[in-house]
Amino acid sequence: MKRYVMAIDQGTTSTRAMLFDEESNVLGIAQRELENYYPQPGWVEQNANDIWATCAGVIFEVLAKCGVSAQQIAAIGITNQRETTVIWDRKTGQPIYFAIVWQSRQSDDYIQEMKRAGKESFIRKKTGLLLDPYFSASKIRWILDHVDGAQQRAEAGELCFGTIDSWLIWKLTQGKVHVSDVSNASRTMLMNLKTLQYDPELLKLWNIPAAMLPDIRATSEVYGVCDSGLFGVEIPIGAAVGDQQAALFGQTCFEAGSVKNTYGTGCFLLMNTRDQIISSKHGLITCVGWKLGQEVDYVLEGSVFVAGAAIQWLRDGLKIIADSAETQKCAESLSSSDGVYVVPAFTGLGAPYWKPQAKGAIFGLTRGTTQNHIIRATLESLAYQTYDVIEAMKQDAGVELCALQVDGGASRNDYLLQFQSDLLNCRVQRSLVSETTALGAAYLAGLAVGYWPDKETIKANYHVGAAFESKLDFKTRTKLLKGWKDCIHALLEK
Ligand SMILES: Nc1ncnc2c1ncn2[C@@H]1O[C@H](COP(=O)(O)OP(=O)(O)O)[C@@H](O)[C@H]1O
Ligand SMILES: O=P(O)(O)OC[C@H](O)CO
Repeated sequence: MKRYVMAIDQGTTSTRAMLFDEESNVLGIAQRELENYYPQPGWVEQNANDIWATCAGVIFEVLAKCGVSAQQIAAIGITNQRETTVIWDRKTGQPIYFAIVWQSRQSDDYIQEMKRAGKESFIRKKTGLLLDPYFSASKIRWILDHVDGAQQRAEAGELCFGTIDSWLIWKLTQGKVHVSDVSNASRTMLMNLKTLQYDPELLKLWNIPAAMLPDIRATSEVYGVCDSGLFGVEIPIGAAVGDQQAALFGQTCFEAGSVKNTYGTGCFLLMNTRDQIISSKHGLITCVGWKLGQEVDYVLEGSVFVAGAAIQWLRDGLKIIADSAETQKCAESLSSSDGVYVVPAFTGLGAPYWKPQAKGAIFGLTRGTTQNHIIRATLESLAYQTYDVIEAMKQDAGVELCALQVDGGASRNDYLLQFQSDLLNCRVQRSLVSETTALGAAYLAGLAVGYWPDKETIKANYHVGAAFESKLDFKTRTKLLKGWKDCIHALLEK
C-alpha cells in the first residue's frame, strides 16, 4: 500500500489540502475559498467555524480526488496563517467571537497604551517582536474585554485560546488536544524567545490567564491523532508550523543566511539565522523558524501586510481586472509606469516602517494615466515593499544577497519576478513545486513519523522552476527607487 503525507495549508484567503509522495511530487490538491469580513475600517475577521468547515471539506475532497484512503496517510502536517486569534468554549467547542485576523487593526488602542507606558523595549527583548496589533496578544485582550464575562471565564479555565494551528488540532482531535508549536507561539507576543515558554511577566502585563493557553510543543512531533469518527482511522498529526516558516522549510533554506520571500496575501521575507537570535535595528522582527528534535532555528523576518491583497483589491474593489493573472498582461502592455506609484497601506504599514495608522495612496497621476498604469504600479508595489525589507535585512545580518528564493500565489507572475530582480539587481528563483508552504508542513510531519529520514534527503528534492536575472541599468533603477522612497516618506510624514 503506497503511503503519502497530507498537508493542510490554512491561509488567509483559502484552505488547501495536498498530498505528497516521498519524492515531493504533488499527488493532488483541494482548495476552498474563505470569506473575510471587514466590519469597520481596518478590521478583518473570519468565522472560525468556517475555517474548520473548509479544512474538513478539503481533506475529504483531496482523498476522493486522488483515490487515496485515509489509511494511506502516514501523517498530517498543519500550516496556517499566523497570529489570527480564536477563543472558544472548552466544553462546547464553540468560538465566543469571530477569529480576529492578523491584518486587523482593531486592537491598536491597547498597543498605543503599551507604547505610552514605555513597554516597547521590554516586550521586544523578550519576544523579538515590535509593538503592533498584528500579533495575537492585543487581539486576545480585545476579545476578553469585548465579550461579556470572557475574562472571568478564561480565568476559571472555561475558555481556550488558539492560533489557527491550535484550533484545527482541537477540532481534528475532537477536543482532546490543546497545543501549539514554537513557530506559532513565537508570534503571540506571550512567548519568551529564549525559554520557548510563556513568559509570566508578559502574561501579567497583558492580563492573559495561563489557563486558556495551549501547551507549546516542537514543530515536528506527533501531537495526537485525528479522531477516528472523522476519517474512519486515526491519522497522526505530525507537525504544526506557521505558514511563513513552513515555506522557508519547504524551500529547504536550512543554512544560515538563506532567504525566501512568499508573495501571498502579504509578503513575508524570512532569513534563517540558525541558533542566533539577531535583534534587528532596522524594523525587522525575530521569531522561531522551527524546533526539530532538540535543534531550534531562529529567523529574521520582514512582514509586509498587503501584497496579493492589493491585487484582490484591483479585482474585487476597483473591479478593473477579472482575474489576478491578468495583471501580467496589463503591466506588459506599457513600456513604463510613467511615474505612477501605488502604496497599498490598506491596513497600515508593516516592516520596516511599522505605522499602523498609515493609509494607502496613489501618487504621480496625470491626465495620461490609464487603468493599466494603476494595475502595473500596484503589481510593482509588491516588489518595492520587498526591496525595502531586503535592504533592512542586509544591514541587520551584514550579508549581501546572491539570490532570492520565492513562492506564493503572486510569484506565478513573471512580470513581477522580473521587476523584482531588476530592483534588487540579483537573481530571483522560483521553485519547481510552487506549494512550498504545504510542502514544508508535509516535510515536518513526515520527519516526525520517519516518512523522510532527515533534512539531507529533503534537500535533494529541491529543484528550481524558473530564474530571473536583472536587466535594468543603474540609472533607471536609482530613479525608480527614489520615486518610491519619496512616496513612502510622504505617507510617513502625514
Ligand atoms: N498571477 C498572479 N499575479 C498576481 N497576483 C496573484 C497571481 N495569482 C495569485 N495572486 C495573488 O496571490 C494571492 C494568493 O496567494 P496565496 O499564496 O494563495 O495566498 P494566501 O496563502 O495568503 O491565502 C492573492 O492575493 C492573489 O491576488
Ligand atoms: O495567509 P498568508 O499565507 O498570506 O500568511 C499570513 C501570515 O502568516 C501572517 O503572518
